[in-house]
Amino acid sequence: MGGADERVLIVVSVPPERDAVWRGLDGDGRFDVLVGGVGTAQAAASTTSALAKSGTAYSLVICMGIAGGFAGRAAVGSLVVASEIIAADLGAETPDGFCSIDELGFGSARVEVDSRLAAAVTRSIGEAGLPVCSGPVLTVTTVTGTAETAAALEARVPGAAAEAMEGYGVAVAARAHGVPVLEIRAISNAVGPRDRAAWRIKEALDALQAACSALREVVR
Ligand SMILES: O=C(O)c1cccc(C(=O)CC[C@H]2O[C@@H](n3cnc4c(=O)[nH]cnc43)[C@H](O)[C@@H]2O)c1
Repeated sequence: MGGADERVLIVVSVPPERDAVWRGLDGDGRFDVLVGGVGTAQAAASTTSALAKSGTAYSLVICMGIAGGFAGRAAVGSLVVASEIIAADLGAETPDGFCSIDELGFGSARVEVDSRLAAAVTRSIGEAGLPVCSGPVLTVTTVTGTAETAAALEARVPGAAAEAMEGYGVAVAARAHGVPVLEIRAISNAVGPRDRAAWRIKEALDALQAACSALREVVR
């Protein structure tokens, strides 16, 4: 990141995420924070419309929010910086298993992140003393609710660190505008059997806030 008039667009899903991000940014005027809605379609439409607004030149788009963490990869309260953003259920079910849109020949379910910036953000979050890892972040249409689905997703995307519902939409919109993208997630729950009472949303929002302070050190 460089020039003085460059701006960063952060897209979250819901107002509590926006509030946590704002607290972490501490009034830093280089960032705009957009509540883009839940799910890929809402997120893509909101991001596209923000990027298309004349007069705002964004040099980076970041999808942020809470997420589910895969066991052994990302614990509740920790942070994940996406190494890749993958629409994990975008494809076809066949008698031989899941077939991605890549295999079907309809484009790609994967969007690359700005890997240099992702590494710098991961380092900065780690240096701030926060638990963080880097790995593929899956975008799903349905929150995983069984151990079987969690295992299927891990088999489909080895090393998957987290799942959420917006990253791919935000990333496709950013790519269409030629703007680099990152996804940063704070883990509120484990991916697996549904137990909404076990979601640690406050802990995740606190982690999200802390990650934003670290982010300010990188985006200069
Ligand atoms: O109830 C609240 O206070 C509250 C505060 C902040 C966020 C929420 C949400 O429910 C946001 C929905 C959002 O969460 C992501 N998410 C979180 N865990 C998972 C998961 O295991 N699988 C998929 N998505 C997950 C997702 O991106 C949704 O947009 C509530």
